[in-house]
Amino acid sequence: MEQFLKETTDLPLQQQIDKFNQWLHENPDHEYYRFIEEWRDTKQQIAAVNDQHQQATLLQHQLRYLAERDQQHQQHAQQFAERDRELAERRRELAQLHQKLAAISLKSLKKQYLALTDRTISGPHLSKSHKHAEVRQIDDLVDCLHHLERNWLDDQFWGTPYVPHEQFNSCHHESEVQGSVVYLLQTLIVALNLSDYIDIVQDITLAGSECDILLVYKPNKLPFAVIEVKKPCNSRANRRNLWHGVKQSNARKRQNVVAGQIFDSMSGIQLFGFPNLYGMITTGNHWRLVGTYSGEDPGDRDNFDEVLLTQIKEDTSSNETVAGVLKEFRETMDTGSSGCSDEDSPEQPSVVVRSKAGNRRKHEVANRFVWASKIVPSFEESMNEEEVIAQAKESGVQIVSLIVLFVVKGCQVLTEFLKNNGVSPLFPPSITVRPKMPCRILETNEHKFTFGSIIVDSLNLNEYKVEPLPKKLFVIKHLGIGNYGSCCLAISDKGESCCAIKFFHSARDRDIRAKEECSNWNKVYGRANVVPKCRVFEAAERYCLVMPYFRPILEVDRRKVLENGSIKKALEQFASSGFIHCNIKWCHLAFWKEDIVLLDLGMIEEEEDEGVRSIWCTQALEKLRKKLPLEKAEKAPKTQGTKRKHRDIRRKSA
Ligand SMILES: Nc1ncnc2c1ncn2[C@@H]1O[C@H](COP(=O)(O)OP(=O)(O)OP(=O)(O)O)[C@@H](O)[C@H]1O
Repeated sequence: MEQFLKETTDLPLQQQIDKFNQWLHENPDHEYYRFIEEWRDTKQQIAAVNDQHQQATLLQHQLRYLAERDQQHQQHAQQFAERDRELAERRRELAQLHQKLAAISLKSLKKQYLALTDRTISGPHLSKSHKHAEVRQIDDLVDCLHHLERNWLDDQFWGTPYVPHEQFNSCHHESEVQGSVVYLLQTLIVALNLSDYIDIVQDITLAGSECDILLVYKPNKLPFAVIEVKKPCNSRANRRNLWHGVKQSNARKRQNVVAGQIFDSMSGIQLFGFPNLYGMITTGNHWRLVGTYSGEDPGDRDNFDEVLLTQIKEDTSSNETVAGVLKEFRETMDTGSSGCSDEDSPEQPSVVVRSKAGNRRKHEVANRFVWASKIVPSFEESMNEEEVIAQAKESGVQIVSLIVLFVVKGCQVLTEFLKNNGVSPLFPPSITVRPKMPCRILETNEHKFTFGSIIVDSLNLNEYKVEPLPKKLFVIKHLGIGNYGSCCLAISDKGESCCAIKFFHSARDRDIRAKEECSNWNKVYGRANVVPKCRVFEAAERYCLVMPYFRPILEVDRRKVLENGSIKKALEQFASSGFIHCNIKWCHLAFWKEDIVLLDLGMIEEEEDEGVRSIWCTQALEKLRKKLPLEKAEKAPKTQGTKRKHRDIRRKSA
């Protein structure tokens, strides 16, 4: 346009007009197009003016105006070009940053998994203190990993920071493998957003079995899944011995002591009351998911394989199902059993103590069996070291998926366990006392919690001796979970005295809650000596509440105790202390010896007015009456589900 102006300024007006029209005609797509309307207006104005001089001035004016706009546009265009350059530069930087982040996130494992190289001539240590366990491989199990990866492991998951340490890639000792396994496991727990609920503990002896890695429920350190770590093998023979068992000269079958070892670890954890458990065996390069089989009858195992496979396939079939499992887990952990309404809050089992001392041998010999997935990455004995390592390097996605499956299934086991208060329909509602019980050892002023085993002859559930407070308490069973805490059964050395320990969920105010509830107990029951004194116990960075073990009232007995006046007596006894209980429900009533007492004194209120306390008694009775199980005649026709539920209840109460 500048050029055009220069060329046309000195021409006669009509020529200037013609030239400009021609220029417009030749440049139909030019950005001035939108000024053409303006130009038309100007033309009309020019036409309307008779004086040729004025016409020329108007035209010049308009052309100059357009030239200025043109200049402005050119400047803008330059600025835009500059910005484009800057943006391209930023994009380049961003891409580089993404690349760097990918290199220090789980994404790096997609490209290359950090395979471990055994730098020594020694093979893995196969413990002689464990006996053989049979392994039953469920072939199709690893197929589920594709679903898991496709449906669940999204970009956010893979973006979790993970710096593959070169130091982890050599391994002179089993502990180095363990370091790398724990590191990966920790990252995956963070990636799954579970670090608030799960802790990893290492090298713990449970019921005489040394557990390399345990997943434990954070608030009360209840173990719920286990990993057995072995050094990678540096020869074919070693690999065969590790995964398939050692062949002794005089034996017909190979003796799989590694399977035996994880079986023993899982059996140890099971004694806390789990019906079934998941575990893993790994060398860091090879991984295998394993689990226990709760059936007694080997004939049922085929059926069991099918059921397990279908269940795992269902659980991993879609994003929603996996998300559902973890959501339920988080909710159970966050709010205790608050997901359950009062009606379906899990029934507490009566605790029957059984000693298996007599048939211990039978248990050890007959049922030493684990089911197992295929080894990941796929494992062929014929492979040499280089091939094994090369294959491991390419299997990051598969390995990560298998560990995720292990964690997710572990969470599911724990959710079920806590929701059922540790009572499985498959197991009788009892504590099985074995000569050697796994336990968590609570010690005054301990800095680190420990597991151990304890020799128990029998349990005296009504014996409660906490004056003076024992230095050590041995937690042997989970009793129940609520909104604020989870309760466990603990025993003194040898089990001659028992107590219930409430571990409060919230790290923020657990000390205050423990002290407050303890003081409530002593205020309500202390004066009349109804219940022995409760105490606060300080162990491993936290306070917990120590109280007598109260025997739960079974659902089948509830009507009886309501009608024979025992509940009324308990409520009146409570009210006579000058307090009322603000959270009345059946699971908050239990036996202390022959009397019924109210438990969970986290929410009580002082009430001076006797009349108000008496109204509270009446209302509490009414509330409990409404929650009584329906009598036979009142029952609605049963669905399949309720039939099963009632059968379970009958079995529990039998
Ligand atoms: N002293 C005890 N003896 C035996 N079992 C107990 C004892 N205290 C608590 N329990 C069991 O543990 C469960 C959880 O304890 P508790 O009700 O005190 O927790 P909470 O978090 O305060 O519960 P809520 O959500 O009902 O307020 C109880 O429902 C009961 O089954």
